Amino acid sequence: MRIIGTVGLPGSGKGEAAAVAREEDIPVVTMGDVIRAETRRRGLDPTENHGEIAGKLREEEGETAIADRCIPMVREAAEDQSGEPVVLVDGLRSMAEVERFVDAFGEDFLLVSIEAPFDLRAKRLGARGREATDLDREKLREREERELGFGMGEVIDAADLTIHNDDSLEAFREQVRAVLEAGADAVDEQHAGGEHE
Ligand SMILES: Nc1ncnc2c1ncn2[C@@H]1O[C@H](COP(=O)(O)OP(=O)(O)OP(=O)(O)O)[C@@H](O)[C@H]1O
Repeated sequence: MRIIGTVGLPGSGKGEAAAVAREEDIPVVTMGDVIRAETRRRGLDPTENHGEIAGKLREEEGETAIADRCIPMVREAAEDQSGEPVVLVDGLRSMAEVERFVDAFGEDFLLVSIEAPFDLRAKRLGARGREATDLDREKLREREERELGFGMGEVIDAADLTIHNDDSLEAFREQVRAVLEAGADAVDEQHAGGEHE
C-alpha cells in the first residue's frame, strides 16, 4: 500500500497533482472537502466560512480533527483496490496531521512537498482565476501566512521528497505520475527533486 500525502503553498500544484491521480484511477481524498462538507452541515457557505470552520473543528475536536475524518476514507479507498493500492491525500497542513497519518500507515505513508516560487504561483493562480483571491497578490500573501500559521512550513521541511513545479505543466504532471507509480524510488530515476535549494 502507498499513501501519498501532498503539501504545498497556494497555487503550488496540489490540485493538478490530484487531477493526475484521478486520470490514473487513483482515488483522491481531499482534506479541504472534509471541511467543506462540515461547513455545509453547519448551514454555512463553504466559499466564505471554510477557514473559520477549519479552525473551529481543530478547537472542538483537537488538531487532528480533519485527519481523523480522512483516515477511514483513505482506508476504504485502499481496500476497494485490487493489486497494490495507492491513495493520494490532498492538502496536509500541520505536523499533528502528518503524525496522525504516520501512526495510521507507518512506512506506507509518503509525504510529498510541491514547491514553486511566489511569483510563479501568483501568475498561475491569476490565470486559473477560480476564486477572487486568485487574482489578488495581497490576498494570496494573507492566505499563505494563514497556512504557515497552521504549521505548514514545518510540514514542507519534513517532506520525504520534493517536486519542484517550476517548469512546464507537462513536466510537472510527468513527475507526479512517476511518484504515484514508484513512490520515493521515482526520485532517483526521474530527478523529481528531494533537495532543497
Ligand atoms: N507547471 C505548471 N505550468 C503551468 N501551469 C501550472 C503548472 N502547475 C500548475 N499550474 C496551474 O496553476 C494553477 C494552480 O495550480 P493548482 O490549482 O494545482 O494549485 P493548488 O496547489 O491546488 O492551489 P490551491 O491550494 O490554491 O488550490 C492551476 O490552474 C494549474 O493548472
